[in-house]
Amino acid sequence: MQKTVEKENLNPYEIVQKQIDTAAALLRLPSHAVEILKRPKRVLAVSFPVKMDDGSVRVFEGFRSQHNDAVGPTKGGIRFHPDVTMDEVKALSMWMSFKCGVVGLPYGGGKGGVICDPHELSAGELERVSRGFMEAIADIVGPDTDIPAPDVYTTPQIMGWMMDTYSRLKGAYSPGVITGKPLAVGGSKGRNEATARGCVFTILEALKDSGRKPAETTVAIQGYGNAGRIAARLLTELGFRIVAVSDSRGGIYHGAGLNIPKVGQLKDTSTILDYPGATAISNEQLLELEVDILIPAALENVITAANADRVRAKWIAEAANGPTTPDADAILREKGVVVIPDILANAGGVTVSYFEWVQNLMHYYWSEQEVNEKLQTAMVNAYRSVAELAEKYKVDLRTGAYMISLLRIKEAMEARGWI
Ligand SMILES: NC(=O)C1=CN([C@@H]2O[C@H](COP(=O)(O)OP(=O)(O)OC[C@H]3O[C@@H](n4cnc5c(N)ncnc54)[C@H](OP(=O)(O)O)[C@@H]3O)[C@@H](O)[C@H]2O)C=CC1
Ligand SMILES: O=C(O)CCC(=O)C(=O)O
Repeated sequence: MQKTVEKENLNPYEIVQKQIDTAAALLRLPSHAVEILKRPKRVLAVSFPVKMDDGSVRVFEGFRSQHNDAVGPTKGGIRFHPDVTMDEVKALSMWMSFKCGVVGLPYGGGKGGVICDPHELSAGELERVSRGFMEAIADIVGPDTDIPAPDVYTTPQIMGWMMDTYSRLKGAYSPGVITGKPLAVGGSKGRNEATARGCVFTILEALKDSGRKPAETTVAIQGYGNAGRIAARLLTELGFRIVAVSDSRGGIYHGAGLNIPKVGQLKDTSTILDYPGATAISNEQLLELEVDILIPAALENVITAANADRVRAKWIAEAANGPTTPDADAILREKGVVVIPDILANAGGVTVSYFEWVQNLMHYYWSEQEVNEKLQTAMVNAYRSVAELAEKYKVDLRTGAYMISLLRIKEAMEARGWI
């Protein structure tokens, strides 16, 4: 008789609820606290018209989810992508709460998304979509309520337009409403590199435990945007050997190590696939390469029950949000693969966003060195607290990270008299 294999649930909202249940059970959290944390406090669905260059009008749809504001205002990026769904945005907002909790930032989680493909929009259309979305959500965001930032396919320029739209609507210059802005309008030095830099700090901490040196270590990176591309640069500067990278069009592999400045030049002028002498690989193949460190830095659900047993990396540093499913986590744990979870590995971005917001509120700006030092302290402390708790409870780093966060949010909810 043929064995029926249950199909894995890839809905990110249900995945994050499962992750909460796992950590909450270990902590014996009261069920009413868990029930609050398993759903966002508020989700706004919007549609807004945008005049296209050809004179037509297109209606765009988007979402903003605010998960939990017990600790402080909600915070998290805005994604422009054709596959955005409300459940994805809800999940991303929940991961933001737990990410802020891991680092101890005074924020809850938020996230936004617009269903669109920015590659198909002209610069003018992109600006009108950005301004249209900010106008649609302006009533629920603000420097003291919910502070957006960049995420997939959104940029500092888009943050600048959104800040301008919000400031015009409110009749007051409000740089603190959004982070990841250009430096000229209150952006923070170091924010652009922060997600990758934070991820690198967690990798260095993880390797420290192993005694392994960068020069002996190979890396494959999926996604070559803000997180992936800058991680490749920073790791190269530290002496790591980047043997494979990819973007939405596919990947390249070169066992002797890729010349990362050359890859960057190709990315800017043609495609990374033109790299001379490299073997073309698919995004699926990249995940299964025999490397020391795998960095998923693109989208969710790339390491699942279907391929986790073929992953050969020793460490996975999740620069992306939600790249690994719970079933894959179990398989990786069994194989002894160390997963530095998204809510820890990519927390550098929101950490420097927090620094940007603080600088905006103070009207006083820090040097890049100050920002990077504060980021290093925050990331190293976060990694060590998570590793310590994980060791104490004999759980993986993801569960340890959730436990730290759940406790912090629960404590805030108690202090406010919600539970
Ligand atoms: N930006 C930030 O501050 C933070 C980002 N993150 C997370 O990091 C991840 C990447 O975000 P970010 O770097 O900002 O986004 P970017 O838009 O800067 O880059 C996304 C990259 O992913 C690639 N990509 C898109 N689809 C696929 C695919 N199906 N397979 C492989 N690669 C693909 C894109 O390819 P192409 O270049 O061809 O379009 C691009 O190189 C996301 O999960 C995001 O949520 C987490 C914390 C903070
Ligand atoms: O910088 C921020 O506020 C949030 C970045 C983000 O969206 C994320 O960490 O996933």
